[in-house]
Amino acid sequence: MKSDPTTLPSLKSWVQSANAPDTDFPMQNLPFGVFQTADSPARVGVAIGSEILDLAALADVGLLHCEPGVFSRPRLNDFIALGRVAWRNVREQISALLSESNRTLQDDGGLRSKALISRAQATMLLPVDIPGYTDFYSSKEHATNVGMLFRDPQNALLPNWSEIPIGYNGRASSVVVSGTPVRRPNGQIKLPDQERPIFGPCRKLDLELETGFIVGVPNQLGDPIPCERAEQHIFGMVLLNDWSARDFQAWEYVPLGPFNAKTFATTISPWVVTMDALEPFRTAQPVQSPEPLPYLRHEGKHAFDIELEALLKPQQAAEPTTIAHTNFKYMYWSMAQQLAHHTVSGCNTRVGDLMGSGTISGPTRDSLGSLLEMTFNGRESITLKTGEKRAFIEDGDELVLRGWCQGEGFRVGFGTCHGVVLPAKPFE
Ligand SMILES: O=C(O)/C=C/C(=O)CC(=O)CC(=O)O
Ligand SMILES: [Ca+2]
Ligand SMILES: [Mg+2]
Repeated sequence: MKSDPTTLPSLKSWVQSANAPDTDFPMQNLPFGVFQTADSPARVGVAIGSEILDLAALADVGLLHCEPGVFSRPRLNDFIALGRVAWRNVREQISALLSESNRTLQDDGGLRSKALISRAQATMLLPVDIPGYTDFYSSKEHATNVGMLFRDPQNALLPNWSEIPIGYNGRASSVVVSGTPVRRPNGQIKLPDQERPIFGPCRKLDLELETGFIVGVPNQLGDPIPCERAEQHIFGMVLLNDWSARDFQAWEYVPLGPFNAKTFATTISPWVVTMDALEPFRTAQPVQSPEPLPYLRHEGKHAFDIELEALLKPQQAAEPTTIAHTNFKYMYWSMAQQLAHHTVSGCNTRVGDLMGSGTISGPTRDSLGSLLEMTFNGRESITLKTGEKRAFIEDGDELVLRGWCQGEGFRVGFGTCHGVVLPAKPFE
């Protein structure tokens, strides 16, 4: 019998924390990441409940079969490059080893203590070497809101928006893993009452609540990826915060788009959730009108039902405040359409390329993916649980993104994507 990769044999694990209904990392998930501990170098692991399964340790003792060495590297790229058959095969082997009925690891205390590491003891690293980073702009609600604030409220959505999955080439070098502090950038700010710009620390620092996908199967230069097959090129998804300096952005973006407003940091979550884990949460995307050009058409359902939250925690606060709750399924353009459009010119992609969804805003006041939208570009403020008010992010604030697909009695979660903002560097 050929096994279906999305319905794995047993969904109960002998790792008890994986069976809790509110864990992000049950048997249905099995996301890949790169971690290190105080006494071992960086290597590949899979999150299971409150633990990490060390794939390098399992491969070393012959319990996990794959290309030699791929799990002992400080990045997922070499494993990802093996392709979809290998991803699924490894996922099935891991699922079998963790399954309640499998005694191999469960009954071998020595091996278990080597191969199962508490997540609390591990430091997560950037999961992939990212050769290129592209950021899209695929939420109609977000694009309409930004159009109103930056341009013309009467013609908020530009005419090209409903024809093209708009994007720009971002900066891969400054993509950092969750937990990395983010320094407030210095740059040019054009104040309305002055003729020339001033230079100094950003005064309108913002978050962008996004997801990102990782390219798993690359295409060659000159060889576009057809929309119908584009999902097969995706390894998995992460949470992504595209930190944005709104004051720099408003001044610099005409005519070539954002530059320093977006280059100083982009934070991603450490666990890459595979497309096989997300498969049960596939759903329809919004109706597209006008009908996209033929190269952007695909049959069936291409959105995913992923609940998303953004939280803000001031430095001294005991608890964070949830500032947004939205869903990936609101996105107008699918990941497949983004990838088809990106490569239709013949542009090649590489293993590990990161593609940001664009800020994910929903239809309501509490589902906006940026402070720019929540506060009408700083004209209003939001009130936090502590009573403090925010128009934009202040030094010491921690921003946290969360995401999960809700199943019956379990969730396929992304963990968190967080970062604390540090004061700007004094500039000589
Ligand atoms: O409308 C604009 O001028 C720019 C909007 C953005 O902030 C660009 C961006 O990062 C795209 C997105 O996250 O949706
Ligand atoms: Ca963005
Ligand atoms: Mg960015």
